[in-house]
Order: sequence, then structure tokens, then C-alpha cells
Amino acid sequence: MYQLHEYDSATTLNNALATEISKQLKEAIAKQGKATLAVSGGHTPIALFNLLSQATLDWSKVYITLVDDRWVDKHHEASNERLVNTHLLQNQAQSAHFISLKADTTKPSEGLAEVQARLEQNLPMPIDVLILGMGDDGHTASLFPHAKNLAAGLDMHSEKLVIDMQPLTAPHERITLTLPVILASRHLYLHLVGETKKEVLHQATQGQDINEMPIRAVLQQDKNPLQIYWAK
Ligand SMILES: O=C(O)[C@H](O)[C@@H](O)[C@H](O)[C@H](O)COP(=O)(O)O
Repeated sequence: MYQLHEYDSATTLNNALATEISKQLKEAIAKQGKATLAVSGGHTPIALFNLLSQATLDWSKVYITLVDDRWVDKHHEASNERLVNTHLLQNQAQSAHFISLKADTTKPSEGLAEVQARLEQNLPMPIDVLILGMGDDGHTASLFPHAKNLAAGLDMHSEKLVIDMQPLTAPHERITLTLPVILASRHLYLHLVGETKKEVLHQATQGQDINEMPIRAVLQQDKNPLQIYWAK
């Protein structure tokens, strides 16, 4: 279940998406006194982060986490936490609370219990707004094609909030929110820029095999309408 919103430029898309997200965060704060936002890493969200960080809302009531992170040092150039620190937790959004998906262990599998406990204690659930990206191999979050732990990450009966993942198609071990956590979010977005992403999306909608393209798990489900924002 999904709806496709198409834009002529990334700038127009980012303005529309930032406006929509800040409206939903404000609504959540008005209703619940707080709001939760989960964001992806990679290149696509950088301009959106810069815009969102300037939105006028009570960021001290917003709890931000990542959909996934690479198991590298927080200062490593591949760290999604570093990306969020640099581009989102700035300007107005400086007062938001950030809940990290990293622990000080060599492998993500060794840090899962600590991260799970941290999320349970600090992250208001369900997540109000969750923004996914998509890789050219059809991964989303860090749910990677044919990865050993993919089935565990997709298990809708699992009570795990996070799971470790070793991609076969990308560098770095990862930690990722599981599919049940992603689909429990109140507003679910897929943020895509460029013709290649459009082709990958088309390919994903043409087949059924989730192991081959895990983004299909989000496209095929009927629990939560996915809003796809795409620009040329
Ligand atoms: O850490 C990550 O790799 C992401 O969270 C991942 O799921 C990302 O959204 C896609 O790989 C798209 O990345 P780009 O925006 O760089 O194409």
C-alpha cells in the first residue's frame, strides 16, 4: 500500500516534505506532549535535514533516532549519527533529544541488548514520523538483500526493536530498526531523488521476492500506507 508524490526538483520535494513532517511533529506534541522522529542516513536526506533543522517548533519535545546506522565510530565519515549531528541537530533543532543506535562494542550483535534497552527507556513509541531511504540494490533501512539476518529483521512477530545486519552488497556491519517497528510508525515516508531510484522502485513493484529486494516488504504490506516522495 503506497502513494507516490512526484516533484520536478529535489528542492521542491524537500520543502514539501519538511513542511509535512514539521506539521506532524507539531500535531504529535499538541496531542501527546512529545514527538518521535526516525531518520535514515545516506546522501539523500542531507538537504532535508538542513531544512528541517530550521523549522519553528518546540524541538525540546522531539526525540530523534536513526532508522539504521553503520557500526563505525561516531566520528567516522560513514556514520549516520555524525550526519544527523552535522545536518539535523543544528539551528532550531539543537534542543531535540537524540537517541543513538551505537554501543561501544566491536560487533553490532554484542551491542544489541544495550541499544534495545536505551530505546525502550528513552524513545517514545510508536514513532510518529519515520523516513526511509532505498539503496540501488533494493535495501531499505539496513534490511539488505539476502543478508543472513534478513529474516529476523523482517519477522513481524519479533519483539526486537533492533537487529544486527552484515550486508552482502555494501560496506560496514549495521544495526537497524526491525520491520515491525518501522511499520508501527504513525507516518511512514520513503524519500527518493533521481532517475535511478525511480527505476529501482519500478523494479521493486514488478516482483514479489522480498529477499531479493527488501523494500518490497514495505511496498507490499497493508498495515501502514507508505508515502513515497520522489523527485528527478
Ligand atoms: O545507512 C544507510 O545506508 C541508510 O539508512 C540506507 O538505508 C539509505 O537510506 C540508502 O542506502 C539510500 O542511501 P542514499 O541516500 O545514499 O542513496
